[in-house]
Amino acid sequence: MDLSNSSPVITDPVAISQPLLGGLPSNLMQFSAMNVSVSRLKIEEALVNGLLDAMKSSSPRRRLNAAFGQDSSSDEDPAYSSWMAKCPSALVSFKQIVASAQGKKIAVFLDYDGTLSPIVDDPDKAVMSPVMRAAVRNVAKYFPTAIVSGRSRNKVFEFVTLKELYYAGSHGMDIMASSANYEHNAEKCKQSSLFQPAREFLPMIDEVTKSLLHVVSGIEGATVENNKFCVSVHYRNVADKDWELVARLVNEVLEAFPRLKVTNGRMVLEVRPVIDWDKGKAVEFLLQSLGLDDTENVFPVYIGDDRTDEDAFKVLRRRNCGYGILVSQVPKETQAFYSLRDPSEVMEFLNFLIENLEDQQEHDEDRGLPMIGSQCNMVSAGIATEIVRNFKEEGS
Ligand SMILES: O=P(O)(O)OC[C@H]1O[C@H](O[C@H]2O[C@H](CO)[C@@H](O)[C@H](O)[C@H]2O)[C@H](O)[C@@H](O)[C@@H]1O
Repeated sequence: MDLSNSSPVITDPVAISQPLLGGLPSNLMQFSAMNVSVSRLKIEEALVNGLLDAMKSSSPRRRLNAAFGQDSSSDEDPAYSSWMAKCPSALVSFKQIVASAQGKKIAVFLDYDGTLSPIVDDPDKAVMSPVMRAAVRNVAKYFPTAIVSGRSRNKVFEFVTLKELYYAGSHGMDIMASSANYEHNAEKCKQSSLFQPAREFLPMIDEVTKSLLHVVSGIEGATVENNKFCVSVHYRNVADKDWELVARLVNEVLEAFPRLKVTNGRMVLEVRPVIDWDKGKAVEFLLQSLGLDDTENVFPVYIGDDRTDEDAFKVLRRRNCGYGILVSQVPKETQAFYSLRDPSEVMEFLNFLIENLEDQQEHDEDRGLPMIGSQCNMVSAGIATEIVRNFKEEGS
């Protein structure tokens, strides 16, 4: 039986075949239908197990990486070395990256958590350091730069506080051009710069947030974060023994919301609308909207640390244009071409870009190529007609 389409929960088909670890907890009973049939229970159990398995596998511990062996972040470790051969350091390979970008306009896309700020226990304290902010600000002087985050757009802007960037919040479901561009080019930018493909889901997201807050309130360490068009259920601070309960409760709540699905990030379950839109689509949308979809002359670089960033890496691979860079200290299956270990290496990479490529970008400006930051290129969602048309057709 194909379970992948029978629930809002996206599960790993291999994990679904694993046996259930325990019985239904009493606090779930209010969400369970009466007289549930045995087969339905089995499906639910399988889904919970699939979700639990995804939670474990998406949250590798630094010193225990089941897929690649122990302590896989050491250069001497054969598993780590073999991964580095497939996904080399973007710092070590900087010259090759520069060579590939030669003569092209670079566009920079940055994830936030785990990329620009280190992962911390409290999501509200994931601040960006002043030196990182300075690096991003400098990058944005020369290259069109966008933040693509799972956070709400407002929240990520509060952390980054740079007006000259483009922001795509809620995993790309909330895209806005920079206010700086707006102020400087009021005449050119009369049309709306906001693109929110999941707008109709706002009431549903508020409703599911309330339900999730209610059910996890009894689990120590579990928190719920409303990211406007999606919701995060954090289990980083939950004891391992309670992870299954978190999976069960989220799964149970989503039974009432067939138009929502759950994916997993770094110790977080992300509840979001079942629409064909993700960070990859957001990157394509931004490239097209900004007049940067010329694959011959534009070189996008996307840096991110999470599973949700894989959608963007895939897009760049498919377009055979630019590179995805995965931020990770452990080997991971990825569509990225290069890797960086942590946010401090991300900052080093951004500073390298500025030091080595600013001259080239100035040269590009002389040749009349678009320089975002000095000119408003994102005029409206209508510009990215192809992507939006496709989205509407798939979503309708
Ligand atoms: O796309 P991103 O910008 O990477 O956002 C993804 C999620 O990031 C945040 O959670 C993660 O970082 C927290 C702070 O370091 C950490 O405590 C948590 O365990 C991580 O999953 C954010 O809080 C989520 O809402 C985002 O969806």
